[in-house]
Formats: sequence, structure tokens, C-alpha cells
Amino acid sequence: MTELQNDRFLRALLKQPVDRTPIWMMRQAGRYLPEYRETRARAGDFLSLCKNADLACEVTLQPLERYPLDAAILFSDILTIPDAMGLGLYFETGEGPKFRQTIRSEQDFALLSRPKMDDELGYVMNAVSTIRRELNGRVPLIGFTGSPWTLATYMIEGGSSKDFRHSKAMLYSNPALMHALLDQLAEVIIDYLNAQIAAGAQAVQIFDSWGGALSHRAYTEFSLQYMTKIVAGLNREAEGRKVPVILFTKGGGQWLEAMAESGADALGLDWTTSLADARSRVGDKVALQGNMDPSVLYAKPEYIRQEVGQILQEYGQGSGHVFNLGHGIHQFVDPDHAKAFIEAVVELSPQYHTQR
Ligand SMILES: Cc1c2[nH]c(c1CCC(=O)O)Cc1[nH]c(c(CCC(=O)O)c1C)Cc1[nH]c(c(CCC(=O)O)c1C)Cc1[nH]c(c(C)c1CCC(=O)O)C2
Repeated sequence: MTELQNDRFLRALLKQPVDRTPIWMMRQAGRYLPEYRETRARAGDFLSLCKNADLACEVTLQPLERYPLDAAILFSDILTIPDAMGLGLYFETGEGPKFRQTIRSEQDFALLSRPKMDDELGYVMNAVSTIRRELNGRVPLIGFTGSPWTLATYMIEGGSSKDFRHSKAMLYSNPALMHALLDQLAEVIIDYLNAQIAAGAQAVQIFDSWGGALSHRAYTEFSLQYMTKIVAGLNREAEGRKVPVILFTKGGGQWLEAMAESGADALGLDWTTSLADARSRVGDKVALQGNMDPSVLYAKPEYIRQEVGQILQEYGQGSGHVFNLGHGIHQFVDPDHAKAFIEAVVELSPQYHTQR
């Protein structure tokens, strides 16, 4: 494998000294980029794009051609796993993801299959190895998965949800079934991330997008417990380097101390938590990733730059911060505003890394 030319993202996740704060954006390859929309149109639809390694690689690299980003993220989706377990994923234009089959009873659960990483999910591993080859050591590649709880909500609801009616009902009325589902998902996710690491992923992120919808006690029992199990099951070394793990519970600011005990190297933060506060609460245990409100990118470039300055100041001196948005970039953002954002981080952050 080619030598990595830019490792400040991997170093910051391990709190090793860096020359400036690294940056990438959640959903950095996506609809706000006209070139993404063009490639997706060529693929036909989103799922065909995910399943074509050359086109998935092409869109992964698109934001790197435009901006000085410090990491690439695999172009795929968290819903590849439930799809491969037999639920039949499809997207209806403007309506988000849907499943043909839902899991609401023991009978439904019994129908779930255990997907093979070199078969049903082989297309994801092909995308990872193709992207690694084309990146040619420019920046590290991030692999990812959804958390068991987040995937379970899609499998139980049959798609996106606002109130998690069926998932919450199962959690409180049939916790044994919920635990069986979460445990099976955790097992599949361990295989999935280990296969991504074997194919070339150099860091991995667990997206717990809906962990914040859980009650205080339920979060530990139904989400964090299973993410901790996953972290313990990962091969944490590849190509002679540690493979850092990032845990991102959206809306999880109140649980940072507990999350820091999960074994993860870094925690992702949304914009509702102060970085200064988060840093003092987790101490030296983990690095932090985040946390600008993605909607700030609707503002003028001067304002975006000011906001970046504030967030850098909140984290303060030293390594252990990966700049990011607090959630995915919105589809209506002007790509020039994303550019102003990334350049502000590049220009304003070196002063926070003077004691190397
Ligand atoms: C919950 C979730 C999903 N997918 C994902 C999450 C967790 C992150 C989060 O909390 O947002 C993760 C994801 N989805 C996608 C990526 C690609 C990598 C990246 O650039 O970050 C990643 C990391 C591509 C995508 N995944 C999807 C798109 C849009 C599809 C399109 O091109 O129309 C992309 C680029 C589709 C998708 N996929 C999902 C939804 C709800 C939707 C539709 C909503 C929407 O339209 O934004 C499920």
C-alpha cells in the first residue's frame, strides 16, 4: 500500500500533535455538489450508485477535488446492512428510505439472514478497496456503520420516523425481542466493520443518529451497551497503524462521560454541546469531533469564518479536535460556502497547535 501523505486526521483522533486542526464533513459527498448529482443521474439512482464501485469511488473523491479536506469517507449508506439481512431497501423520490419488510414480531425476527461480507455486502468492500487504490495515500479513508439502535429503528418502522412509535413500543413492551435484534445487529456490524478495515478503511465511525431519542436509562441499555460491544470486537490495527473508532450519538451530549468509557478513541458532537464543556468532561480519555451547526453554511462566508474561529477557540490549544459539522451537510448549501468553511479551518487553526 502507498504511504499515507496526510495523517493529521488519524493523529488528531489519537491526540498526537498536529500542525493544524484536521477537517472533513459528514455527507461531504452528496447532493449539494452538482458533480454528485450528475454522477447519480448516470448511475440511475442512489442505490445503484452505492453498488457500483467505480461510481461510488468517483463521488467519494469529488469533494477532495474541490476542498483541502483531511479525510475521505466511503460512499455508501448505513442501511446496506438491513437490506442485506433481507428487508428489501428502496428509496422513493423525496420520501427517504423504505423497507419492503419490517421486524415487529418474533416471527419477523426469525426471517432475518446473516449476511456474508464477501457476498451480499461484497459491493461495499469492493468500493472500499477501489477508493483506497484511487486515493493513492492522499488522505485516510473512513469506513462506517449505523449503530444497532439506529438500524433497528429503520427495520422496525420500515423507514424514517419522527416519533419511533413501533420501536419505542417494542423497547418497553417486548425488551427481550429488542435485545435479540440489537445483539444480532451488533454481531453483523462487527463483521462488517472488520471487513471494511481488512479492505482498507483506516478509521471507522459509528453513526448513532437516533440514540438521542432514547431516555437516559434506555440509552445505556439499548444503544451504548451494543456500541461498546462492537468497539471491543474490532480489529484495531491495520497496516501497522491503529484504526481509530469514532462514536457519534446525535443528541447525546448529556452522555459524554459514559460514551468516553466505551473504548472509542473519539466522540462526535452535534452543535447543541459546547466543545469547551465537552473537553473538560471527557478529559484525556477521547478526542472530539465536531461541531458546527450545518445551517451556519447558509450564512455569508464572513459569518461562517467567525463561527469557525469561535469553535476553534472553544476547544482551545492542543491536539484532539477534528473539525466537522454537527450533522450532515444540507443539500441546499452553496458549495462555495462549504469552501469558505473548510478554508477558515485551514487558515485559523495553526495557532492552536504551536506547542508541538
Ligand atoms: C440516518 C442515516 C442514513 N444514512 C446515513 C445515516 C447516518 C448519518 C445521519 O445521521 O445522517 C449515513 C450516510 N449516508 C450517506 C453517507 C455517505 C458518506 C458521506 O458523505 O458522509 C453516509 C455516511 C450517503 C447518502 N445517503 C442518502 C443520500 C441521499 C440520496 C440521494 O442521492 O438522493 C446520500 C448522499 C439517503 C439516505 N440515507 C439515509 C436517509 C435517512 C436518507 C435519505 C435522507 C436524505 O435524503 O438525506 C439513512
